[in-house]
Amino acid sequence: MAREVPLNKVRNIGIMAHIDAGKTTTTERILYYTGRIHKIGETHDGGAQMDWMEQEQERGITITSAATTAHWKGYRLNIIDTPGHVDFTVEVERSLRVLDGAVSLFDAKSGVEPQSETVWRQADRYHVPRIAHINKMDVTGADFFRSVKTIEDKLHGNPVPIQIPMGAEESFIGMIDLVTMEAEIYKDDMGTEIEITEVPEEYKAQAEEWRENMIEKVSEFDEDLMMAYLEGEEVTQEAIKRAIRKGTLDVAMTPVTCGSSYKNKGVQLLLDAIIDYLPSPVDIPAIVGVDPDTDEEEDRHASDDEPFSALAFKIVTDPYVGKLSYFRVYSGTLKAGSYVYNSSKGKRERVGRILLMHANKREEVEEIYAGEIAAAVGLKDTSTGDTLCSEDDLIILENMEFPEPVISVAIEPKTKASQDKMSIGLQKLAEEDPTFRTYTDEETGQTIIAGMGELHLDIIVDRLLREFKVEANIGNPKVSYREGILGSADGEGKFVRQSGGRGQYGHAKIKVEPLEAGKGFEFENNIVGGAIPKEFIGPTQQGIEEAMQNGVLGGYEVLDVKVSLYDGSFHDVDSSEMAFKIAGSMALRDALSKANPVLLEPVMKVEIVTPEEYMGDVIGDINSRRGRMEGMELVAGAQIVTCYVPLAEMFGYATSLRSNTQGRANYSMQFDHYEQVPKNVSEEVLNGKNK
Ligand SMILES: Nc1nc2c(ncn2[C@@H]2O[C@H](COP(=O)(O)OP(=O)(O)OP(=O)(O)O)[C@@H](O)[C@H]2O)c(=O)[nH]1
Repeated sequence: MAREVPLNKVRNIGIMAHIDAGKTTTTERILYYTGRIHKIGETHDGGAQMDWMEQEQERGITITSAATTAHWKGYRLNIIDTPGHVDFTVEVERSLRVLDGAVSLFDAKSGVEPQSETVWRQADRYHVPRIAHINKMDVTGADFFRSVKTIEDKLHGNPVPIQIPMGAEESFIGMIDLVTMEAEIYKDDMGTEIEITEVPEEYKAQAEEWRENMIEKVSEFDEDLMMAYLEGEEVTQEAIKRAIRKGTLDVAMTPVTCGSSYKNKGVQLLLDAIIDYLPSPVDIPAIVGVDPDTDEEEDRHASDDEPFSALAFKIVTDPYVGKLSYFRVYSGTLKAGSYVYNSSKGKRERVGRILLMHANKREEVEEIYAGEIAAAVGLKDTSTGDTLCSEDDLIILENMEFPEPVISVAIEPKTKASQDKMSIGLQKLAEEDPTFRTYTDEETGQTIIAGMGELHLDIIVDRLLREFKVEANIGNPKVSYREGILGSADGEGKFVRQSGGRGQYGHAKIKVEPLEAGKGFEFENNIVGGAIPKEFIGPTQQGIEEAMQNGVLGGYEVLDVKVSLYDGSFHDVDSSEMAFKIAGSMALRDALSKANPVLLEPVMKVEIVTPEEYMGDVIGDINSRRGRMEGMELVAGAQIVTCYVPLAEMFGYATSLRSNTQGRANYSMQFDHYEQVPKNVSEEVLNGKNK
């Protein structure tokens, strides 16, 4: 079977937006106009197609990055849904990894809001070409030009309007395409009928001015256009489009469009802009990886003729087909029913069926090609972030990084009988979501779930009920503490049992040293002259690593420590792997307790937006929560306060902020780093735990 759509006519795009900018509505309209769904469902009555998980509909927020395939004018669009809530930044990051371009949605009333900056900056970091779409042109207070200005001022972007609106608020009737100089006028409020006309007289001067602005700005990206413009010659539409495309792909400018998705206005022109200006897989740089056999760097280009390589970016448990693995093909092709190699896990896997997920149906395909996004059924061992490749030509693509969970809570099923069902459900959810963990607390025997924030865990508990039919109670959320050391120290572990028969003998001496924050764990074997025989080094290291999970202060995982094994002894008959494992873990505990161990806590980066008059109270509150100010910025009459606050002090913050500011401020937070807990607080935490 040959490929249906040429590679240069594929667009893998995401729609990125701050909550409530209209992402769901816009996505839905796109699916409607691309002919894949036939009835327009409104998000506010819960009928939207992309929000297919029930609790998303109830909460009205979009969490999953399900990919949906649609077609427009002979092009294939794969739309990767990206969430707007900060608790899910990892979801945003993982979708940014696999998409080639994005539509950034803004609310015409407010333009750039503090929280939309996070998403924009992430896209900058990944060098993602974007179109900015100013939505909600019909709402009271909508102002296109002010919104464009906020992209310039707050995001330091280079927005270039390629359309201007006609009217605003309730008199918003359509837009003028500055490239073609045609007006799209909607004849009725709900945009069912369009008329394409010349630019109406009253907009002529304004349209000319903005067309001039556009040509001046984009001529920088195309020499011929620049010449024609400077010489005062006629500039062609093709030349303008070519220049906009070049500037957009270089991430040197952002074309700006507008509309009202809710009123069905501007969506078709947005779709045109997506195919005209956003990249196809061949426009993006080759993806880099390493050959696991040689450790040498290799790259793969978007071509059906290169060896197969793909990245699994989302695992979903589907009630009908079981485990679905969404993947992006970077190079080569893959047939349903064939084998692939999961190079991240070192396992061979059989791909059962390959599905293209449309908004309202699944299409089974025999083969999938370079540059495409699809879902596979049948991959057993593949998890999020894994590379899939040809068995004959191995590669591991740059892996995604996932933050450690910072908050945990004990969970128990309402009925004892559902304990097993709960465990299975949690296990499946953890497989889908690399930032979610579940484990058993060794001291209390309780099941613990850990994640990125309270909302994240709430959603897990909801899904447990809906998808696995397990009702569960949860305790109070707890901070995930860690332990570290401030100094270096030596430690010794000797495990000897010699009383009749065959005994046990293991003996290890180690040194521990603190590592820079974020470095994790390093192990060095410095044994010379066989003080510990080779075959017992591995078990000793294993014992040390296991003991790292269980610090000496409160049993928390130990971070950022380097361990060197330098001496020990053995017994010809009695030494065993088991004995060395125990000796290793005894040595680690001994060394840690002498190395000035400290408790570490997660510290969040918090951004608060408040009217100026409440600044004093807001800052006072942050100070009382052991917060540290980073900066303040006055933007459009509001203060944006950036600070670092320990997560432990952030419980109940929403309520406190509301009462301090009469509900006029809002905030967002994100995990930033682990930091040493002050002595007095540390004692409280440890006493609390040991009670
Ligand atoms: N007046 C008007 N309302 C709109 C427009 N687009 C979306 N809305 C409304 O704004 C609200 C939020 O829209 P959604 O599409 O759910 O926004 P979202 O960005 O997906 O929101 P989250 O999923 O919560 O991040 C809904 O009530 C929509 O009906 C628009 O162009 N004009």
